Amino acid sequence: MGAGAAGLRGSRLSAEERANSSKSRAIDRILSKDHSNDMNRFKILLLGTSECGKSTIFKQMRVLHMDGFSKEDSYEYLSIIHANCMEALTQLLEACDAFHIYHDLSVKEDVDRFRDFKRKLKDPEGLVIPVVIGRCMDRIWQSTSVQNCFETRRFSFALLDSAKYFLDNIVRLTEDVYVPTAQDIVHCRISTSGINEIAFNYKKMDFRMVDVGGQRTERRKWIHCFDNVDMVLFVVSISDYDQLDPEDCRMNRLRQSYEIFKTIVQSDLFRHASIVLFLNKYDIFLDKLPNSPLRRSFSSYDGDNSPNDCRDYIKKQFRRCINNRHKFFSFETNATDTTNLDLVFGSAVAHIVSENLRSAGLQE
Ligand SMILES: Nc1nc2c(ncn2[C@@H]2O[C@H](COP(=O)(O)OP(=O)(O)OP(=O)(O)O)[C@@H](O)[C@H]2O)c(=O)[nH]1
Ligand SMILES: [Mg+2]
Repeated sequence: MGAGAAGLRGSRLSAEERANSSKSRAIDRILSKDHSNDMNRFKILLLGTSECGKSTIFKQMRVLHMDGFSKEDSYEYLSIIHANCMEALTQLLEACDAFHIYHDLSVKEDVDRFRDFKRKLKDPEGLVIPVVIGRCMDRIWQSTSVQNCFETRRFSFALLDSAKYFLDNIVRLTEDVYVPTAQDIVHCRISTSGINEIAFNYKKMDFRMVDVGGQRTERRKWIHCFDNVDMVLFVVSISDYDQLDPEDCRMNRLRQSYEIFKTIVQSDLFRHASIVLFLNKYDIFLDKLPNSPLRRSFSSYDGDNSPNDCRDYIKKQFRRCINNRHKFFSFETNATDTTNLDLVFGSAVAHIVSENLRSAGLQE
């Protein structure tokens, strides 16, 4: 009986009434969030493939909207930062060997000393680089051979994104009294396993942000975070356009991101959520393009190699999968730049709030 009556009522609704009824459902959804304790927060879910920059954004939110990192928390990052420094220099030295870039005799001595230190390391987990090795690493990094390798070959081999940042600062980072700064922490790389969550207040709104791991094994856990998501913040490393997926070397890394994005945004689970796309590592993308034209990796691209045209082409592919374009916003970002993230996050939130009010009929 109920179903029949509803069906009859439904058939008599005018277009305006239907629109009002959908407005009222939208308002109900907004209000119902206010009634349950844990849900009166705007939930943002960070998604994207490995190394695209999700945790960097997550850490920036702590810097911008929470108290940053306590001294104890900062110390937790010391070994990871030192491990990043070791890895970056090792990658550069291996590249020098591979590209037959030879070192001066004095640099060679430092390289031997660095390699010897690395070989004798007993506990890479609790790694602390001694001051003398820090100075030795600095001399190697400043050498003509390594600088030459970095300047001319850095996009031809796997190198940590923050290699330059860490090696430029290696003397400070290996001082006895060193405590990692917020910027050091933002630049450091450790892959996420499991699910991390923070809560903060911004512009009088309560936010919950959830960070997950992007590696293949971690993606299986994403489903546990899919409830009540208000905004999917999908992060793509746009500088991946010429790289292969390390977990499936037949697949272009940007295409892999695109396939995951498509599955997420077309899922019924997110039909009410806003979708924000961050085209991240835009700084690396700009540096890389002249060395690696987009057309070389995407043969269907027939524009010129200007950054704007290349970016628009990539953006268009992602935008094509979106059904409700009113709730989709995209931005170019450099997640390691706190000022840039502050501006972009503020802008994304303003767009989303305004669109939610508009779709609830509370704003023109
Ligand atoms: N230059 C540059 N480096 C970036 C940018 N965003 C992130 N990075 C660096 O990229 C590395 C990887 O970033 P993460 O935030 O750990 O990546 P993730 O998406 O959390 O990776 P998983 O946890 O494995 O899923 C870190 O060293 C960051 O400092 C960016 O926009 N520009
Ligand atoms: Mg992470």
